[in-house]
Amino acid sequence: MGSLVKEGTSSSSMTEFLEKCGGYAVVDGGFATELERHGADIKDPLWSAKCLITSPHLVTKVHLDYLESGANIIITASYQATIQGFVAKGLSVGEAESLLRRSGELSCEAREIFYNRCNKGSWDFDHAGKASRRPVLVAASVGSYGAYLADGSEYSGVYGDSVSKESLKDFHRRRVQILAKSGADLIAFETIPNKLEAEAYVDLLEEEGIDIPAWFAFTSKDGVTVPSGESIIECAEVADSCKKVVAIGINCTAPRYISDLIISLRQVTHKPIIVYPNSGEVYDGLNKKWIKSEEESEEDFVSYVSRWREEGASLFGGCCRTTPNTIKAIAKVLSCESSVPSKLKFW
Ligand code: MET
Ligand SMILES: [Zn+2]
Repeated sequence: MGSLVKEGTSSSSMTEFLEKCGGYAVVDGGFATELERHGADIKDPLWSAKCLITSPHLVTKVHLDYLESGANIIITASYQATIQGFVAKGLSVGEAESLLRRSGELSCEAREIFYNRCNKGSWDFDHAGKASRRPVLVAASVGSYGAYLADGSEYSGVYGDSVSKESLKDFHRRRVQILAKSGADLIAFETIPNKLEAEAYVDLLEEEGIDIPAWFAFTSKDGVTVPSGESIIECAEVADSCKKVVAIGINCTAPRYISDLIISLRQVTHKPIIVYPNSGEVYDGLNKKWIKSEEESEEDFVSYVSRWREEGASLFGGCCRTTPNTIKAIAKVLSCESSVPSKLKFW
């Protein structure tokens, strides 16, 4: 059921998908942190991508858990999977490329398993009781250059003067080309911490003839700017300028900042808006630990969803430290809401 239009993509392909889903879509939740909850040791420069080598069965399990929880979009295990990172571990370039491909295949296989189970959860019922198979897309994750550095710089956005747009393009090029052919329906550029990296991605999408669409998800620590200090508005303008970008939004950001960010995004784009915040805990990159926030709990997170929808977002999920329970709760809030007319469903 991979069905986003290829070649000459415009945001209408995402709009059509959203229509099929009933006006909004549920994205999965934290992936790496969920692997960890199942016992995987990912304190490693490859982070979740380590499981592509050591425990692919766990990757499949987490995908299935999110599908069973109501997700319409599952994101691959490739966030920190890079050719450079695998080669640093002693793998050959060929092996690294196979692992990237494998991340897409594992997600597609999980979708097939989910459909073949033919259980109640894989069917949606409309108001007249008519059943249809739940639409599910696979999004191939591309984490930022800062994520590859594994020093927390995806949360600082500062790469230093030696990193240029061209060097970022060179860093991501082959990986993006491979992921685009891995069976995934679209590419998820995630946790983008600065404008330069967004510009590099736009160039790659346009110059390399990437034939699946993409979403751009930025991160923020204050509800106004991305970590580099550039405004979310100027970053979103970069994403909006690219035809192949079918949704723009925010991930791995504290829930309390999301409303303001949606309002800013709406000023510069009519494309669908995607939000998948983290649990509100803060990552200590040095000690590779999440620090609990006094201010936010899972209940708060879910209670925000209706507001985000009213403000104009139409794809909702979770990032680090959210779980299948969070996604179940999001799916429930949205399905209850869609049984009463809302003034704004999607753009
Ligand atoms: C640091 S953000 C990580 C995003 C990735 N999709 C994950 O959930 O693991
Ligand atoms: Zn995250």
